[in-house]
Amino acid sequence: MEFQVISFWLLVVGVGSLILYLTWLIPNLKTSRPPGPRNWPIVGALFYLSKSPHVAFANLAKKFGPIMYMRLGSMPHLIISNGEMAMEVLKVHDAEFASRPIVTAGKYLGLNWSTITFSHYGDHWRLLRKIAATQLLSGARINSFEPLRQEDLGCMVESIAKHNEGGKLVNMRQICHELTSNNLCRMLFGTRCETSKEFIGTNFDDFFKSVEKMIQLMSTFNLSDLIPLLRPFDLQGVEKQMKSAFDKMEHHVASILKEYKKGNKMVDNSNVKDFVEILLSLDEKLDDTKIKALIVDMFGGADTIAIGLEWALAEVIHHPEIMKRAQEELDRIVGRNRRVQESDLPNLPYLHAIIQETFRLHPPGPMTLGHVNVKDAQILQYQIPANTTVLVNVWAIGRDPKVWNKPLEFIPDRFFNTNISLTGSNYNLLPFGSGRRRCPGLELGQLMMHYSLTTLLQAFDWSPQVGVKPEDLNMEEFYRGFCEKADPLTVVAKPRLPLQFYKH
Ligand code: HEM
Repeated sequence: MEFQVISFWLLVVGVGSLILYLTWLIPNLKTSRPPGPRNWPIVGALFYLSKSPHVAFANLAKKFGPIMYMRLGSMPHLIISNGEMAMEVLKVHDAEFASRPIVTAGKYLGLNWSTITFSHYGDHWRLLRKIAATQLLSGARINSFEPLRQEDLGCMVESIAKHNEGGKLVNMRQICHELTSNNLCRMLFGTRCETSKEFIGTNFDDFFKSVEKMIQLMSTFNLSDLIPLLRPFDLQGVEKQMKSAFDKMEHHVASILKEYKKGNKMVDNSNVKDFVEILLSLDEKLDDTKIKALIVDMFGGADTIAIGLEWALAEVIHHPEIMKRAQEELDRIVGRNRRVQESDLPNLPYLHAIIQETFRLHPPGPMTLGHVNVKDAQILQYQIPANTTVLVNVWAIGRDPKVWNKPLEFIPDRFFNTNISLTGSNYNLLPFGSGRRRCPGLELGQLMMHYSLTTLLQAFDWSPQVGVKPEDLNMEEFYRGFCEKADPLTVVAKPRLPLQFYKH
């Protein structure tokens, strides 16, 4: 009898323990962290990163899968490497992950976290995004700048033709940067960078260099942001460089605003209203901080477009058969007796496919900017603690062999006559991101790339410098915040239109 009682209680304790264990285990299994590499004390998984973090993350994802959790320094990170998981973060959990991490760049390039790019998800961000979308980057506004784009492209064609007359190679990296900087400068301040000095005594070259430097620094993995204990030491000197670039940039923006307020608009022949005029004339009065923040946000796009354009042209030169087909399309639709115009672009689908394929293989920003959740979140079965920085590896997603046939080859035909778009609705192609934090300059960026490449291919036959075969053109990339072509595209351009098209 006594034995039976003891057995009964042993059974109760045993079953009870099992139930307790299972009730603890199952939720913990269900809500565990995503897989990832080993996190070492203090440095976390920093050891696994290389000079090209997007490549290192893509390699780690082969082992740990498309959603990885790791600490970089002491900061929790979630790395997303396929379209399905990108949809989870950027669509299903978009609002939860719509904030930005607090990083040193936010203080400087983000003007104390007041630009759209760096501000936290909230009313300030909403207001600036709304102004950008409705006042600065709306379809109607972008169209109003068409004559300026046409003129700038005319100047570019003339300058390339002059190189050719002198038998010189053309440095297309420099030309692309000049084109996009001048163009954005005109939209913002109504004048090309190089002609503006005499109007306001500000040196735009210097201004652009400081913005470019800031953007480059912004994408550096800054140890002080990842291991806050190191912040006072600024071991890489990132903060020092940011501060110096910020001081220059702030000085220029402040002097431009001062002149505008005195009524000294930077005179241009056009009567198109520029961004600063628009911002100063809004019913909803904006303080100087907001105006400066929007100016900086709008400038940020110049670099990305120039990098994308250089890649697109490099790929076309690397594949002469693609150049031939694009030029045949142009000759058929536009002919050689007039210059291509923006209204022609919808009738040039092969050229559009080249742009899409360029963005798939060479997204200028290989990863989205960091997204952060302010509260704990759950993605599928995984528990993600508050303040985790999410990076979506756009570069790896565009090369996913499960989605893209021959992913490393440049094949515009995969987009020809399809309705795949770059707007962020297809999670396997995200060069502009997706969801609330998607790039607001998407339409302008695409348009400038499409129009510029089309103009370049209509006006010139392109080839590598003498002695280099097209197939031997160096197509390696180099990461410096953006994914650039490793060496500047230096090439030969031979005019293919009647002479009058090269005089602007
Ligand atoms: C080829 C051209 C461009 C590419 C590839 C590009 C790409 C991107 C990407 C990947 C993001 C981050 C999205 C995210 O964090 O999820 C972004 C954000 C942003 N882009 Fe662009 N961009 C381009 C052109 C432009 C232009 C022309 C402008 C402005 C005139 C611009 C303004 C911005 C701003 C303000 C943000 C921050 C959005 C926010 O945080 O809410 N971009 N861009």
